[in-house]
Amino acid sequence: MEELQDPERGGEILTLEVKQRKWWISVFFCGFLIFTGDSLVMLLLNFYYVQDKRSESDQNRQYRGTWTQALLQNAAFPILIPLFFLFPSPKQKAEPVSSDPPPFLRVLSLYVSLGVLVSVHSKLYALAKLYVGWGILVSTQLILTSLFLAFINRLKFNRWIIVSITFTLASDFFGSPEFSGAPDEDESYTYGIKAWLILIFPTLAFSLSLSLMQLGFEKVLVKTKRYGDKKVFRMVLEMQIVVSFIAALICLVGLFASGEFKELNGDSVRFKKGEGYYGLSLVGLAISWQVWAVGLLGLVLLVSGVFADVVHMCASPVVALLVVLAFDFKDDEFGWQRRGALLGSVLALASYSYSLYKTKKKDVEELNKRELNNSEA
Ligand SMILES: Nc1nc2[nH]cnc2c(=O)[nH]1
Repeated sequence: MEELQDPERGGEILTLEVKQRKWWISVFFCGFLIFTGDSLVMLLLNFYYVQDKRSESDQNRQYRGTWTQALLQNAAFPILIPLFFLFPSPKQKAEPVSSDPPPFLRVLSLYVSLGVLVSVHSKLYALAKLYVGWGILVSTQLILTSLFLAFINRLKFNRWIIVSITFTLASDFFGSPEFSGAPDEDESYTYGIKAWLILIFPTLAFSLSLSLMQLGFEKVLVKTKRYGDKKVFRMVLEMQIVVSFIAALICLVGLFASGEFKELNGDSVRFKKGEGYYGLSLVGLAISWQVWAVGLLGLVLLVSGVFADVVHMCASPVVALLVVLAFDFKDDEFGWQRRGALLGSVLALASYSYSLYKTKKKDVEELNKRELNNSEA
């Protein structure tokens, strides 16, 4: 009641509440981008591998094409450039803090390290997905992300976040979608030491990149004060454009150095629906990856790398359902395990959201208390 008697105090609380409402809308929007990107990528990948007649090829060829996939994951960054200029840029603070090394070098080394990490996880992700063990190992990615965020970013975990992580792990394990690119099983390929390294490295690189992105937003980009001293959405677009550019360059070098570029012509000719659809599926994949990445980076900026990974992994049962509806794969159905996984995803997201709700509510209560103390003093 009291805040109504003091218009200035009521105004501050109102401003905080409006800010928080905008924040929730942004979080929902980024989550939606991740779900959309994850779904489109998996639908188009399945389409690509079915049309590519992989299962009719010899085993060696079934494991090829991964530089192309890695390049696609990063190549469509130019579509974000107009958006970058559309987003408002808050005023630069007059005098950037003097730091050693200079801000430009720090930003550059951040983007180069992220570009390298992203190219590594894109290439190895494309390869690891072809191995039988990936379905088992991908869940551990969230554990690694949590460890990196806890030790490097000092993220605090409460019981709701831990419950959310547990549900996410179960949901991803039981709800993963069918992937038509998986080659015919060959134990020498799938269970050797090389296979395990191929499975472990992309999860390590992906988790580490989430941690480094969060660190980059908080400790590098905000501190350069190019966008005032706040976290703004323009940072997401800037980071995504520059990091994707560097990662795409590395993947392009990989594509040529490995000789894989020579296979592109054969791939397009072999495509069952013809070269037009081949081109369209590649363009669609490249754009879908950018949609996914903007959502992911957005959640890293707004909440944390762990939340971004939780949302990404919670999309699995939804993607599995869409794949069941869109394709007629043998033995692929939305049975009780996947229904349970879908429920697990809902509970995981609800649990993390409740933790965020409590934090935001505490911020309002603290402001209320502070203002009350000030007015009594
Ligand atoms: N390692 C890894 N790379 C990815 N690229 C896109 N999604 C993923 C993922 O879940 N793990």
